[in-house]
Amino acid sequence: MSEQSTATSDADPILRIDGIYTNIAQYHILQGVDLVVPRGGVTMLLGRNGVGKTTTLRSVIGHWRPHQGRIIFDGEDITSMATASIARAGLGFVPEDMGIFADLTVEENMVLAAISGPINSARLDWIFAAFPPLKTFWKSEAGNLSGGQKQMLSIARAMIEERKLYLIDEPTKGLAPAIISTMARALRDLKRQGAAILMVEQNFAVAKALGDTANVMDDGRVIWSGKMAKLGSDATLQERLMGLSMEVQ
Ligand SMILES: Nc1ncnc2c1ncn2[C@@H]1O[C@H](COP(=O)(O)OP(=O)(O)OP(=O)(O)O)[C@@H](O)[C@H]1O
Repeated sequence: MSEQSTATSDADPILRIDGIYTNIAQYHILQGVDLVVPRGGVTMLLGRNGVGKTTTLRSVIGHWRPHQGRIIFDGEDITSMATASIARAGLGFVPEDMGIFADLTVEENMVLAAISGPINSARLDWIFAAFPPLKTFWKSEAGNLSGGQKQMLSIARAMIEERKLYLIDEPTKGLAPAIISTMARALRDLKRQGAAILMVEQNFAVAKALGDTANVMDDGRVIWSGKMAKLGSDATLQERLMGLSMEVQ
């Protein structure tokens, strides 16, 4: 049952997902996902493992095709658009598997990510300030970076050009607390610049610290939308919506 609050109602959202159904092989993974991402701020996509969060992001970016429903990005219907065109329309994506090129240097990874032209040096300076190891290892092969440094590169690739919306899938997964703090600082910085972010996050402390609005999925659909602060402060609601797998802190 849906418990829509007014927190996510937005007359002109950057992203609106209307009732999408996505199958993977014979499996009905998304079963009517409705989701609104306001312009600016961090929208969290939460829920137990396997409920369809990654599939939702991958449906938006065109990796999976919904067979029903619509995805409207910045006023344009992108439901059937090619992934490259969606990216050019202003959507950055940080996949769960990071999507970096291990055989290429950090520099080459960044150059390839800048799809509209040469890298903007002021933006690169900002990225180096947020993620200093990327400057240190600029000429090194990405495959030789540590797990945390690879995640920094993955996020930096999405941030290298200004996007209207960033989709970020579990950026803190498997990272040490110090690296998680670095990630959180960089994402907070991005948010302060006015970016809109839709983020899947299993670390509830990070979700609480960064999220403005929250959407909780279960069984292929969004079952609750509202203020992250409300969800973060209501342990009974967390338990009911997400059980114990969120490692509620
Ligand atoms: N390529 C695939 N082939 C078959 N089934 C898949 C594939 N990708 C995802 N699934 C299934 O779809 C369901 C939803 O997966 P999805 O990754 O979207 O969930 P999630 O909410 O992001 O969970 P997690 O936190 O574990 O990544 C799961 O049951 C998963 O096993």
